[in-house]
Amino acid sequence: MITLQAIHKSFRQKDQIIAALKPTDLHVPQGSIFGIIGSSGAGKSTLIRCVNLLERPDGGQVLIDGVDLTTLPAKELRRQRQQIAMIFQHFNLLASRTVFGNVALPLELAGEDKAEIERKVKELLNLVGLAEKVDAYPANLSGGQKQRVAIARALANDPKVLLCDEATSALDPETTKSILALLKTINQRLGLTILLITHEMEVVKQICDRVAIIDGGRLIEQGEVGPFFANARTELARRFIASTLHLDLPESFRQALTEEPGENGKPLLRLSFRGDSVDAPVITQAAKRFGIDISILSAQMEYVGGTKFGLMLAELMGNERGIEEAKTFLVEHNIDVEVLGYVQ
Ligand SMILES: Nc1ncnc2c1ncn2[C@@H]1O[C@H](COP(=O)(O)OP(=O)(O)OP(=O)(O)O)[C@@H](O)[C@H]1O
Repeated sequence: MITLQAIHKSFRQKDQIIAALKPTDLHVPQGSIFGIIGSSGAGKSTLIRCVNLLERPDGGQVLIDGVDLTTLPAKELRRQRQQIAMIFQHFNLLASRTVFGNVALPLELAGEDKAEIERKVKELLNLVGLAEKVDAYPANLSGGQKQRVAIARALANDPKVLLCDEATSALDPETTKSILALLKTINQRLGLTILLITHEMEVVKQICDRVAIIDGGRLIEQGEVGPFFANARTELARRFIASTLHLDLPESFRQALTEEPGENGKPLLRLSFRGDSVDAPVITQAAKRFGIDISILSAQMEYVGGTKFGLMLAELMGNERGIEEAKTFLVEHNIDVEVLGYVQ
């Protein structure tokens, strides 16, 4: 549905050229929800804004349903753009218009008659669960309600593609969940293709089918969400994945840890499981095979896209050689091992 071929974009800032987007290829299949994740300044906004030519790439092709937008004359581009809706972090509603007026605006601009506008706005507000707020002004709505209005407005022209620019970044976690659930419903009910950018892996985890990581203006890794969480190759991808797991040591325990093993220090490990390693009985095997004890302090396992992954905090006790061999054994079984410190 969306195909980017070798698009790139640089900005001039005083006497400096900033390559915000290096030559990039991307394919977003029809009906999918595709997430692009990256840190601040990675190039996410530049990339998504190139899709509807809000930002004109310096080169390359932007194909929507096979039509290259970069070659279209202004009038035809305006027509094609109606198929590509967009929602934003700060909603971009018109404060002087009611909810009805905001959702009606694209229909008025398209020259629809009054009765059709009434019908369509009502249908859209029902879809986003906001029918009772039809006469409210944006100032009297919560953040989540404002984003629902923005989604209804985005859908007014029956687009094929919805671009979401950090659409939940200004919302609290509960509201974020409800907006993401709404986007998933719309994706399934209307068959809408969704491309979103985010700096939060939770967003990807909750609704995306596919994900790509952007860093320094390049897509460095991408794939279906399940395999991606299970077998991420790059350090950055693994960091984003780890950010969705929350395993904290009790503060008293953390303070008692030492950096060096000393005479009798037992290592405290953070073990990251991915894919096959989650189901294999590697912990008990390591304990038996190398004659050590493994005490599990806490663990969290999750399912994403049908794949399990997880984190565990564990203390290894026994002779030094057995502990070292056990650590090597765990690494050989696709478990990332990090020594957090030593328990005396
Ligand atoms: N209009 C502009 N003029 C100059 N430099 C720009 C412009 N827009 C973006 N940049 C630069 O391009 C790079 C990528 O910016 P971009 O906004 O695409 O990143 P981002 O991943 O969306 O970041 P954030 O999450 O902070 O919004 C940054 O170094 C940014 O400073």
